[in-house]
Amino acid sequence: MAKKIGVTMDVGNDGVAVITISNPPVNSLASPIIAGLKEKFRDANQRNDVRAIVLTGNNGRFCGGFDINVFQQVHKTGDLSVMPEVSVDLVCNLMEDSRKPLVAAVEGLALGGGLELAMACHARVSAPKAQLGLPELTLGVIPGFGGTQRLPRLVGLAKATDMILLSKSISSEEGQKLGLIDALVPPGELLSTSRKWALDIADGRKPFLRSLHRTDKIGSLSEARAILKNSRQLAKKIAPKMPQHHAVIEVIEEGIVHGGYSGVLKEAEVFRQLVLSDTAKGLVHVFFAQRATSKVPNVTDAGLKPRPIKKVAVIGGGLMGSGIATALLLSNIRVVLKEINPEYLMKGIKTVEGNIKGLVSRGKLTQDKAGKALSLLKGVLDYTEFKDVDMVIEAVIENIQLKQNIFKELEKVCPPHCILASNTSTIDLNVIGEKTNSKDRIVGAHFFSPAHLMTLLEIVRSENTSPQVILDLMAVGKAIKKVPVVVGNCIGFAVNRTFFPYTQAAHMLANLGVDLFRIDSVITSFGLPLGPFQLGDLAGHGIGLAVGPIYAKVYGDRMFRSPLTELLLKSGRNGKINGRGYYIYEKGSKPKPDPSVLSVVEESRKLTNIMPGGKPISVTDKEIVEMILFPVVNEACRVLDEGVVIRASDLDIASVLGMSFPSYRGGIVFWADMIGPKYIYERLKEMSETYGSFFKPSRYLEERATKGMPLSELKSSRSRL
Ligand SMILES: CCCCCCCCCCC/C=C/C(=O)SCCNC(=O)CCNC(=O)[C@H](O)C(C)(C)COP(=O)(O)OP(=O)(O)OC[C@H]1O[C@@H](n2cnc3c(N)ncnc32)[C@H](O)[C@@H]1OP(=O)(O)O
Repeated sequence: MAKKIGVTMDVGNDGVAVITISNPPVNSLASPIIAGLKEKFRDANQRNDVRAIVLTGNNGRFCGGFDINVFQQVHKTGDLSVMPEVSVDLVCNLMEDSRKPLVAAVEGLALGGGLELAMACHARVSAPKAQLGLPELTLGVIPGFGGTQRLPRLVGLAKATDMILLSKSISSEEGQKLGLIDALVPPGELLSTSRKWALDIADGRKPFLRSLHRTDKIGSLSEARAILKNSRQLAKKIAPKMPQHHAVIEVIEEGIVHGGYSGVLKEAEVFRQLVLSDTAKGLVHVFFAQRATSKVPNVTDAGLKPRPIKKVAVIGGGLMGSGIATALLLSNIRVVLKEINPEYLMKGIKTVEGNIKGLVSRGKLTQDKAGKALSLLKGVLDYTEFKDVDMVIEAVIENIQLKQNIFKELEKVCPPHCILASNTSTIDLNVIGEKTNSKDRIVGAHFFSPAHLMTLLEIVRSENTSPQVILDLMAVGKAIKKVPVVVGNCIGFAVNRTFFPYTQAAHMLANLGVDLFRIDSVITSFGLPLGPFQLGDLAGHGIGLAVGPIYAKVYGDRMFRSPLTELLLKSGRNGKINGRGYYIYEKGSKPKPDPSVLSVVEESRKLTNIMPGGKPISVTDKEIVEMILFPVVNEACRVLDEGVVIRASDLDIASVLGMSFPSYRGGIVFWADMIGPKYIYERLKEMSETYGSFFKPSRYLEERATKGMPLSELKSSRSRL
């Protein structure tokens, strides 16, 4: 059925015109909607039978903001003319300065441009639990319909800057307390109360308030400047590299110093600059890329329905198992946690309790909810409880034989509908399920550590995994607030495979004589939260040593064999776990570079002996970024070529959520396409000539570079999905 898009106006006998936005699913402000709003407001203002106006949205949602597809269109074409000049024409002239009172009837959500329209009305009536916010900064832009000026005037400067900088939405209940919402009524009374409110304003029984002209919540200039100083510090702390966070404060300040109208004009000017920034391009790409992950051909379009998953067994109470159990419990799913002895079991349960208590102490969970979550956990030492579980997630150490034995056993003790998932990060699913007759229900559920906090869930399907099982796991993933990305089966799957050259390249650079702490610092300046050496410390070097041979077996031709990890372990450094790695870890203080590790690096350099003429190479920071991240792009190309992901943007999301690749760079493939495949190819070719085959450009990269095609444009016939 075609979507019904448009703006309607119904004028009642009471003289109230109800203007309704219809653009499913979120009533976003697409160009025809903006044109429709202009037309209807003009019409309502001119008609003699209209005394007052109510603005609302169809299907229980007021408005999800400006149509983000338009930003993407601007990014593709560079053509700003598709952006409407609305902040003055529609929002000030036709709406706020209208002689007829306007009331917003808000339900469901009013976000971005949606909330901005509501704030340009003369009052706002809302149903309970509506979501209100200005999340534009998450898209690399700032509010552009006057929101930077009106929100501070309605809720106060400190609260408004907080909401805008953190893109934090509030409920209509909180909105009422703050003065953003004038009345909170049950959904059934929303329209009638809004109509009455509008007529009350028209008849002078209620005040005719224009938000932009209000000054009562702004305070004195010196008070405002003090608040903005704090906001600048906050922006520097949370988003040092984001231009929009700093620009929005300047725009707010303009309105405080020179008045709201001047602020609106500056807002439009700054918006125009920001919408074309690389940051906006990256973040808008991530917005759509994330949503695209929910569309899996032959799974989500196959007419299947997810089956209910009420009870899950987690095997292994280590860091991963207890994190996975925590994530499930927090979403009210019953969990059976199995360990092999009482000591390990107790440790697992304690870790789950610690995870949950941590959330309470950070104010992220109420005591009540924590108690409820923990009541759903049962620790066990045998398989008796497995008889009625809907899913098992195995999270034991990366040992092929152990996993094979567990899956063989699971087949016997679990009901036939039960999904058999493994949290392996490296081992081939076909090998894990080799000794079973249940290959259609074996699937990878690869969580990232800490599993209760990291949002990525890689769902790994083998050629035998059934679409129903994939769909069920996607639904569980969403229920536990993860972003599921379905990927194909190969060593390392999408994320770990793409990023295995990250550490390798860092080791090569260190062995070539580059200071390892400088490498970490250059990479964090690029935008990753941890450089490769600190990341290694966090994961634990024992793990690095264990998975190395698994990768070497299949990708050995493009690996750099560094003795560094082994030497590190020999010197008693396992990373954060034992307080010493490349850095020193002390409770309560930030990791400190450990100068004594340099002797270990020296030993490694002697063994590899790759420094040209025995002297350290000299590289710029830009070269460090390229030598570390271009090999990652190169492996991403192979992942795309082999069809390990459905679409290139899935790998972008996986890199952002699984490896914390900076979202404002759009993900690994998007970033590479921004630089250009040709440049990356040529640089890798030069590097491989100087430093060897580790850098050799892949066939896919070479082809794209030669043909002038973006990496994201897939035309693979080799899909594993
Ligand atoms: C020349 C220059 C002149 C300068 C003048 C400036 C003029 C322009 C100024 C513009 C200023 C305003 C900017 C904005 O409003 S930006 C948008 C702000 N809004 C948001 O960021 C909200 C984004 N959406 C969400 O957070 C969620 O989608 C939402 C909470 C709304 C719903 O979540 P839910 O989980 O229910 O659903 P999904 O997220 O899966 O979304 C469902 C589908 O809807 C699509 N969607 C959602 N929001 C938008 C949107 N704002 N625009 C377009 N499409 C949207 C989403 O992509 C999903 O689509 P698919 O089903 O196809 O995947």
